[in-house]
Amino acid sequence: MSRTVTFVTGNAKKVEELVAILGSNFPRTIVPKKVDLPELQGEIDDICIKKCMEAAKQVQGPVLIEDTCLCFNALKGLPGPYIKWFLDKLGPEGLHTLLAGHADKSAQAICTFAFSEGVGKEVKLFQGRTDGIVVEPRGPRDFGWDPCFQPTGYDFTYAELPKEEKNKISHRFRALDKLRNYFLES
Ligand SMILES: O=c1nc[nH]c2c1ncn2[C@H]1C[C@H](O)[C@@H](COP(=O)(O)OP(=O)(O)OP(=O)(O)O)O1
Ligand SMILES: [Mg+2]
Repeated sequence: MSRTVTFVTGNAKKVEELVAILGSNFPRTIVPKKVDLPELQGEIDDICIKKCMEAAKQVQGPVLIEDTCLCFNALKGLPGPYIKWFLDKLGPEGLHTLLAGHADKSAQAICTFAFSEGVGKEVKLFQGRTDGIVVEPRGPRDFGWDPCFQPTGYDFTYAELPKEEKNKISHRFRALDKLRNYFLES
């Protein structure tokens, strides 16, 4: 079994956070590989399983992928896995405006990692969720919808929080914590 796991993603910010969160406390060496995998449609778990199988095909070895959703409760979970296109077209302001007609601003950030030892091998999922509200954007613009997501219990948006604070409570941290426990136990 290869000790190396390739983290396939087109998003350098995801790599930055994974490295900051896992540190050296992980039994396998994770090597990032920049590939833009297809943006699939459907339910989160199915998207992640298919995305992981596609990554395994490209890498021909152990792979890790993740897919991140931002789900607005007033919109029955949308944009969900389609958040990338909504963010690209509307920006963080537009995401906030989407909820203008709704009193309920609550949202859930969901990160799902998928791991497989390779083509034809089982795909394992590790999901983390963080609740919050969608607000008028505040803070630096260097990562996606961070400026308009304010986690529950905080007066700061993800973007305003120091990175190490975000990385203690984020959807990505919670998913990676499960992934790490799985690898440390198996
Ligand atoms: O913690 C986050 N804070 C703010 N924004 C975030 C976060 N995590 C992902 N994002 C953005 C990136 C993309 O606009 C969308 C997810 O789409 P998603 O397909 O998972 O990401 P991606 O296409 O950039 O990278 P990948 O190549 O791994 O699929 O939300
Ligand atoms: Mg993507």
